[in-house]
Amino acid sequence: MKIISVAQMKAAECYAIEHGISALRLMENAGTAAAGIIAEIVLEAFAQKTVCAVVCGAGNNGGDGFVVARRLHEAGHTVTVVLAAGEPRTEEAVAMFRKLPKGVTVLRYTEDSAEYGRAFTGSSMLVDAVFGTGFHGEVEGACAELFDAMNASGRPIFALDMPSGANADTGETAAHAVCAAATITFAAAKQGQMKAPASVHCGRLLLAEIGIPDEGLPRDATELLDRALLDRALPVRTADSNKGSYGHLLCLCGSRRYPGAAYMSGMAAARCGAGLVTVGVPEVLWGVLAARMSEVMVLPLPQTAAGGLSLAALDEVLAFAEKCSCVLIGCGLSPESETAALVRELLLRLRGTVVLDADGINACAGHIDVLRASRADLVLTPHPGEMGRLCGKTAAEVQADREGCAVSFARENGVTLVLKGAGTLIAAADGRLFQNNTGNPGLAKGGSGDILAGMTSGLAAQGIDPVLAACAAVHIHGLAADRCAEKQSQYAMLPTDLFSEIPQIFRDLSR
Ligand SMILES: NC(=O)C1=CN([C@@H]2O[C@H](COP(=O)(O)OP(=O)(O)OC[C@H]3O[C@@H](n4cnc5c(N)ncnc54)[C@H](O)[C@@H]3O)[C@@H](O)[C@H]2O)[C@H](O)CC1
Ligand SMILES: [K+]
Repeated sequence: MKIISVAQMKAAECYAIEHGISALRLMENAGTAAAGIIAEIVLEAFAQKTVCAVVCGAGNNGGDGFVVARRLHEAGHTVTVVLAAGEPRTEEAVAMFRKLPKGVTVLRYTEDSAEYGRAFTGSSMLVDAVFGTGFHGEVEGACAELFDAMNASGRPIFALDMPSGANADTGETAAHAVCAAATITFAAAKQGQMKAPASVHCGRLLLAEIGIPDEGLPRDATELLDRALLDRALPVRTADSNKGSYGHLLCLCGSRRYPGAAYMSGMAAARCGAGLVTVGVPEVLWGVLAARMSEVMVLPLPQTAAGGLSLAALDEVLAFAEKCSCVLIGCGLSPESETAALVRELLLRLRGTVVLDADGINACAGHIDVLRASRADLVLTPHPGEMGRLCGKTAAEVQADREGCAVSFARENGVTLVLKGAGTLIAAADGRLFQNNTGNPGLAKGGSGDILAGMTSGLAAQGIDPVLAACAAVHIHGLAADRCAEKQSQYAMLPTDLFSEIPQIFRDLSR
């Protein structure tokens, strides 16, 4: 799904209306789609009809809420509407309010909080339809009290379009802002939903199409990684396929100081379906890794005195790479100048897809000409510090303009650039920009990057377009991390714990 601003959303609404889809129809579509999503989740969770309270504002978000209330009532649920900000004000909201069935109870906010408090605690779930994209500033008075009661009710809250009290452009949240279990956003994700704290208040972000034509949305908008993109990226494994159908990845990773990087990147690639994976490592690591990995093959290579890959490995690597569909360079390589020289020489000589991570990226700092001269299809996966070293900025400067740094670097150097961090960005050389909203601070540990690089390479080795391979890897990496955080906490989870979550994610994708 695309990520757009409030102004772009308004323009899209105008486009739809100019093309014969009325604002009332858009509201009907929004409320009906949202009710369908809620009913599906609720039935799965409660396996029965439920009681729900729909808290409505006076604007069009409230109008959506009236449609949701009607649709849930028609589906057999017991529905109460709470008017949080007095009578509906907009033409569409008034129209939808008048269409509320008699069976829907309407509570007008009064000083008597006991009445609507009972509506909340007597419900299985709540719908937040007070403020959407029209919110700005602070939450005061009745809304502050209502939102506090909603948040304190312990009931799951489904927010329509935005959690009320969160700014749809900036991602700022006012005090008392609603904390939703899920946010059903209309037509496209909103920029504010990608930024903390609003991204946290949103909970799970779900998209509801409301009938706005694609051409009504900005063509060059950033795309949010989602299930639909994974379905696009991941090939179905046909019955007559064999391991040769899924490529051969060579991982040039690891050094005496960092043997685990070779293990983590190699195993991550294998877990993502690559047909064959070989880790090319300094020969000192051969025994350690051969003992630790069965599926992943180990190619011992000439090493430096310090236990890193030596320039003497160049010809052997080039020969081996001839039969590979992707080469990953960098995880745990160590910053030795001889190893860095080997990396640059390989970038000038290799063809096909090459994923560059960690010390592979650092080897290019001050040698951007090598990236530009390379005839490989390059995917770089820097964290902000490595990105800063690449483009002569501090990590703080990179963080201050993540999109600008990623898009300009990818375009100027003709590479795919994965800028890691909260809301990882994937910038393609042709200007496309993707953003991820899975993952959590539990990933802030050594090894997480090795696994992401291995996943990216493992998917690219299967012939998946490198941009889509990077998008899929980033999204799945984050989904696995979210499962680990749920089970083991962000403190205790380890990067290698992701290996036990990745299979379930692929199973859910029924690949
Ligand atoms: N754009 C579309 O294609 C569609 C949008 N729909 C829904 O409409 C809302 C946006 O509706 P809008 O009337 O512009 O504003 P809200 O309903 O979000 O807010 C209501 C009202 O609240 C006032 N307000 C703003 N800030 C505050 C504050 N801090 N305190 C008190 N009151 C505040 C302001 O006057 C707003 O007008 C969008 O999110 C969708 O849910 C359509 O229904 C579907 C198509
Ligand atoms: K809302």
